[in-house]
Amino acid sequence: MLKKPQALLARAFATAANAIMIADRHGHMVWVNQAFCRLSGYAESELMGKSPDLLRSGQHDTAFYRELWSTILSGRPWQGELIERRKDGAFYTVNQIITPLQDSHGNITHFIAIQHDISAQRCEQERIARLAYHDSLTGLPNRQCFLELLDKAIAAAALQGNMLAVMFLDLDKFKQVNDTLGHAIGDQLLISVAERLHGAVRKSDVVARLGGDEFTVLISELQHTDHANAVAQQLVDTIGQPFAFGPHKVQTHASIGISLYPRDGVETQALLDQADAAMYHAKRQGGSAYAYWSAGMLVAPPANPSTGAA
Ligand SMILES: Nc1nc2c(ncn2[C@@H]2O[C@H](COP(=O)(O)OP(=O)(O)OP(=O)(O)O)[C@@H](O)[C@H]2O)c(=O)[nH]1
Repeated sequence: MLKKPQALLARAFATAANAIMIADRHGHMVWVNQAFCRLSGYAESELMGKSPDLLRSGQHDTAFYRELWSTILSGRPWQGELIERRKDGAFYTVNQIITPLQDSHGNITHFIAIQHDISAQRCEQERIARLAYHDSLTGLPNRQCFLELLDKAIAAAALQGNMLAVMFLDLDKFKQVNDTLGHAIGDQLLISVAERLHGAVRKSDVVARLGGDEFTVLISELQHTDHANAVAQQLVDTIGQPFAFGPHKVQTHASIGISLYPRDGVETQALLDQADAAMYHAKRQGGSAYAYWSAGMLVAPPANPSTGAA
C-alpha cells in the first residue's frame, strides 16, 4: 500500500515539467530529473556527485551566492532568479526555489532545488526594453533614453563639479535626399550618420537619435569649452564628408547647437531646448557649422500637454 504512492511520487518528480535537483548536505548533486538534464544540457551521469557550480554563469557576484548559501544553511528556503550556463555555453534564466530538507533533529541532510525556466520571458522583456529605449533604425538611444542619461549625467556632474556639453545636431536639407534618392537611401544616410557620430566621440559620451534627422551628443566630464569646440568641429567635418551608397554619392551637412551645464542651465529639458535653439541659429547662418546657445536665442515654448498643440 505504501509502495504505490512512493512509486507515483518518484514518477511525478522524474517527469515533472519543472527542473528538479537534489543535492546532499555538502552541495553535491545526488538526483536530477529529466527536465533538469534537458535544461542544463548535461546527462544525469555528468551531474551526479558534482557541485551545481558546474552550471555557474559568472553573471552573479560572490555576495549573491553568499546570501543564497547563508539562507539555506540556516534552514530557510531561498527563492530568486538565477542565470545558469548550459553545457553548450549558452545562458538560461530560472526562477528557483531551494528548500533545505532536515532530519528529525533539525540537521540539514539535503537541498531540493526546483527551477522554472523563464529565459523566454527575460528575452522578451529585454527586447521590449530595447525597443522602448532605442531607435530601431540606427540602434542609438532614443529621446527618452537620452533624457534619462542626461539627467544622470547632470546629477554626477553636480557631485563632481564637472561641466557637460549638450549638442543638438540636425542634418541640412535632408528632405532633399529622401525626395531625390528615395526613403531607403535616406534611411541608409541616417544609419551612416549615426555610425560616424558614434565613431567621433569618446566611449563615455552619448550619441542619440531624437527622431527624423535630429541627433544629440552628450559630452561628459568636460574640462574646457575648447574640447566641446573640437568635438563639434569634428562632427561638422565628419558629416560633411560625402557618403557612398552603391552608385549614389550623397553629400550632406550638419548644423549643431550647443548648451553647457552649468553655465546655461541645470535642467535637462532646458539644456536640450537651448541646444535646439542654438542649432537653429547655426542653420540660419548657412548651416554646416556649430553655435553655442546665448540668452538672445529664442527657445521654443513647450508643447501644451492638454491639447498637444505647440
Ligand atoms: N528616410 C527617412 N526620412 C525620415 C525619417 N524620419 C523623418 N524623415 C524625414 O526627414 C525629413 C526631416 O525634415 P527637415 O529636417 O524639415 O528637412 P531638411 O530638409 O533637413 O530641412 P532643414 O533642416 O531645414 O535643412 C522629413 O522629410 C521627414 O519625412 C526616417 O526615419 N527615414
